Amino acid sequence: MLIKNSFTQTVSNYMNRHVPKLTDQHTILDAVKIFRKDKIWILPVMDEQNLFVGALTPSAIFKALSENASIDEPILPYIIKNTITVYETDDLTEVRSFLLEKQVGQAVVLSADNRVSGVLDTKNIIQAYKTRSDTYGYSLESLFQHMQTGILALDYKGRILVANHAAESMCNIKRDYSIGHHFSEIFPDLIEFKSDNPQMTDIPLQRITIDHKKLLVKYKSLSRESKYWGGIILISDLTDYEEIAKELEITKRLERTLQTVLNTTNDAYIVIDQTGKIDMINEAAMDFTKKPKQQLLGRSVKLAIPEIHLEEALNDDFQGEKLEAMIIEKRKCLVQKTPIFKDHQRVGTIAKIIYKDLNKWKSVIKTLTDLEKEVSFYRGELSLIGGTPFDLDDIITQDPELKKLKHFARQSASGFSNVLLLGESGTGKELFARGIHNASHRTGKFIKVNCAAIPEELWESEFFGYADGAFTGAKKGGKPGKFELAHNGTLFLDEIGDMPLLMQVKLLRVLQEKEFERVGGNETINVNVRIIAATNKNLTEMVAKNEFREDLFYRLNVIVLNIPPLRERAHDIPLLAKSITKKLCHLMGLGNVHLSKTVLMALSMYQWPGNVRELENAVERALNAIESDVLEIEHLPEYIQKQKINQSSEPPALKKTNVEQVSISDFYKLNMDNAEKDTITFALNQTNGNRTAAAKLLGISRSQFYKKLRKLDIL
Ligand SMILES: Nc1ncnc2c1ncn2[C@@H]1O[C@H](COP(=O)(O)OP(=O)(O)OP(=O)(O)O)[C@@H](O)[C@H]1O
Repeated sequence: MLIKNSFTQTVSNYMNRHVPKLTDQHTILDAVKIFRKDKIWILPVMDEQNLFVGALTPSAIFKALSENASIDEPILPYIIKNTITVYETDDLTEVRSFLLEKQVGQAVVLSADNRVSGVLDTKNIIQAYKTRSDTYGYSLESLFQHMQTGILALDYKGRILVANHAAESMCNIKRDYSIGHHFSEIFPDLIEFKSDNPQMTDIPLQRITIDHKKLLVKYKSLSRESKYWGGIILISDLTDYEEIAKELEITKRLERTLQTVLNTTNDAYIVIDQTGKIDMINEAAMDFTKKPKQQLLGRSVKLAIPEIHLEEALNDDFQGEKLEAMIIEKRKCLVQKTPIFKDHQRVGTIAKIIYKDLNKWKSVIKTLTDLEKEVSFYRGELSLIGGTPFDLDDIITQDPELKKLKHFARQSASGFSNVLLLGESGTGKELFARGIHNASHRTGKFIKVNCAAIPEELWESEFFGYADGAFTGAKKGGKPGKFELAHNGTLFLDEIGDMPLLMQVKLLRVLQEKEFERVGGNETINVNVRIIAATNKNLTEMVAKNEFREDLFYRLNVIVLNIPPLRERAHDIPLLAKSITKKLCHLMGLGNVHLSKTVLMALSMYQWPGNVRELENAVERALNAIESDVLEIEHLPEYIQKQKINQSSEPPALKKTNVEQVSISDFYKLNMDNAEKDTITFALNQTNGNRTAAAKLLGISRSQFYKKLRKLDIL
């Protein structure tokens, strides 16, 4: 259809337009001259307005001359009036049929207004057909050459007439070599072609191998008007398909194995794709949701199991790997969501739902919590024995806010007022407490009590001590409590927000009366103790909810130091990191270890939910991994190396501009090139070497990024 339409031609494309103007006043001699000169076998005769009058043919002239007409006579009497005419716009194929039908070889061509446009003869039609057949031929040839199926055309003796590119490449043959050769030279396994006998019948699909290529070959015999003249061989290359099939088979096998493994576990597993549709589930998941496979697989998890909120884990800011307690389908469970990545893109999420034997888990978690409490308690006890005195100067900072707090703490240290230290865990509350005590010049000891770590039954005896024989197993002579031990010194009540209400009442009484009795004793003991309390809880909120006594709160809330979290003073991070490294290296006997600029940058970027304590732990872990005297980014815990950085916001360390010695600005000011290099290396590390993503992370164009790589020689 396409080919046919593309060959639709009109008479105007092929007619002869160079026809001399002949009127009825021209002589027979004029006409003869034109016939001789222009080799035209029909001459249109027209009037003054070029309107068609009739035509003159050589046979009309012969007829006139044979009737003794003079050659100087006008042609008028010999003009043929009923000449065959066609129009310029007529379809050439139809005109050809029309001329055949009329048994004439030429016609006068007229325009729509019956003026003479030219003549059309058999030569013109042949030319048109030749052009058409050339175009057909060219189209078929390129179609043939560009087909993916290999094709070899054979003559009736099985000799190759023509081969397309696909056949040449599949059979590894050269055109010059193959043409004229017998097909069996290329396909010796195709027995049918071995003889010189014509292969009159088709050969169905056969698999053969040539040069490790797996081919599918089929022979189609060709004949016209029941005369056999050859055939074509059609070849398909199966090598790639077989590879794909093999991979598919492996994938299927892996999927079966994975499914079997998943089905053997007690926990429910649900896997979703990036659109939130459930991709895979195990039997436990069906058991847990009480839904059959059909209601889960392929369905949106949001609709199938709405309570799990698994689709939220597809968001970029999802950190993952947290165990959450949930109630799904009215059943208590623990859910762990883990994102699945492919080429640094989130492509899905796995949810592991623990819902069987939850009591076992509960007891494990309780044991862990108890152990933690115990460790914390004994740590507190240890600090009593060998605690080093802390000076407020040991608090490292260049943050104006924290500097002010240090100054204020020093000023209030010598007073008697109680101090309340507020701040997230690990921000340095204890450091402040010890520093205040040290600066207070109080003669007594610094005694720490971790209120969250005291077992309930020990509260009273811990605080007030016990008298001789107070209870079975009591130490002979009794034991002093923390209040007695802190006499003339400082009692640091850490985690005060965890103190039970009953104990709060008792504490308040001592704070008011400054006296108490030991448990089981009746002697009144007077003490001079300064209380420093600390908490990471919101005491105001607790008071409002009656979880903390208001009167005690106001007693403690005299001097309040609100210590900012580390992420709000990120410019302290490099300073702290260097100091911690120095301290730990000394303890670990490591000599001098330097932190690379990339490490300082990564540490500065991190949010530090566990504050300085978390920083200490991260540096300690990293120092255990180093082999030289430089701590590099790969030594840092993975979650810091691969932290999720909000591309739109600047790094936390850059947020405050009013500090004189900002660490990140150190990088830039001290050595622009080095800082740039480190930043780029860091970005590349973040993106696992993906340069486009790294450029995006840095907020610069790809071309700028590549320019910098070249400039800084990072290739
Ligand atoms: N500004 C600082 N300079 C040096 N070391 C610090 C600083 N802040 C905290 N640290 C160190 O961080 C660790 C945690 O500090 P600290 O125990 O005082 O925090 P905290 O707020 O009392 O924590 P929690 O509330 O969990 O008891 C300690 O080892 C401490 O020495």
